[in-house]
Amino acid sequence: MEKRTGPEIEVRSLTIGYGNKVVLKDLNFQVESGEIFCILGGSGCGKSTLLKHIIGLYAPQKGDILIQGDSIVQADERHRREIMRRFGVTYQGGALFSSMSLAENVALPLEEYTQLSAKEIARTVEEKLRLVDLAGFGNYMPAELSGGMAKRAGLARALALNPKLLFFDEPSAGLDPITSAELDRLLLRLRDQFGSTIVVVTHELDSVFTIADRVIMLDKETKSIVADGPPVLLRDTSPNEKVRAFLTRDGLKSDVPREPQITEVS
Ligand SMILES: Nc1ncnc2c1ncn2[C@@H]1O[C@H](COP(=O)(O)OP(=O)(O)OP(=O)(O)O)[C@@H](O)[C@H]1O
Repeated sequence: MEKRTGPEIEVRSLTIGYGNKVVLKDLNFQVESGEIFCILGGSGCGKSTLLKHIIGLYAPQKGDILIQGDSIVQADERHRREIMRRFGVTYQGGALFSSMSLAENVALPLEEYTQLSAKEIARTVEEKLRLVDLAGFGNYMPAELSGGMAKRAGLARALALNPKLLFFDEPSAGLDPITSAELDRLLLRLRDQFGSTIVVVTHELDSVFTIADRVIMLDKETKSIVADGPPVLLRDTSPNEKVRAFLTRDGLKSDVPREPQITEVS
């Protein structure tokens, strides 16, 4: 494949919302290849809304989003699907199909999008399950998994087509600190071993300071990005008091509700 330079994601003058309601306006940022990029901000500021637009689920009110140089906004339906196939998405709770085994869940994108034989699919499924430390669990049903295992299984499915770009919605939500730290290590391994670019929406500051190369912080009041940079640098030197407060425990207590425990898999 020809080598491409330039950012993995480029967001240009982006305004998004629902109907006439504007949630975020005139956003501009880039995600560089091989970085872990976290989207932060208080409850209801639009983190999930932004993620859903970047992955092509919603059309923006204004502006453009380029994925590996191609506009997912301007693309016709066929091209949009082709762009969507280049990345993996892991949702809260893993979002596994409950009537299918883990192996069947991970095999799904391979059956849908590739011409691989059943044997090759089985081999790939095994490889992906091993990658997320779930070797030997292929025959388990989602209901038999813990929250952390379900998220790792969701990640295995997102990795099935070997995407260079991964999106992760709230990886740590509902996980105990040890399980959450294991997931962080897994994301770092994906970045370091495979050069994956990973975009994470998260509330968990511990995780942010462990994994993020760069963050943006969204603000509900101004509907804009109030910080863009490495998290430690922003915490220590941002001229915006709100940003510094958010990136310390004080900000967390007042602004962000704790997520409820997720134990079931949908
Ligand atoms: N489908 C929808 N239709 C209309 N408004 C919506 C919809 N989804 C979200 N919103 C609104 O958009 C705003 C941003 O919501 P969003 O879920 O993106 O925020 P968030 O930062 O991800 O929040 P949280 O951290 O609580 O998950 C909120 O005011 C929310 O009520």
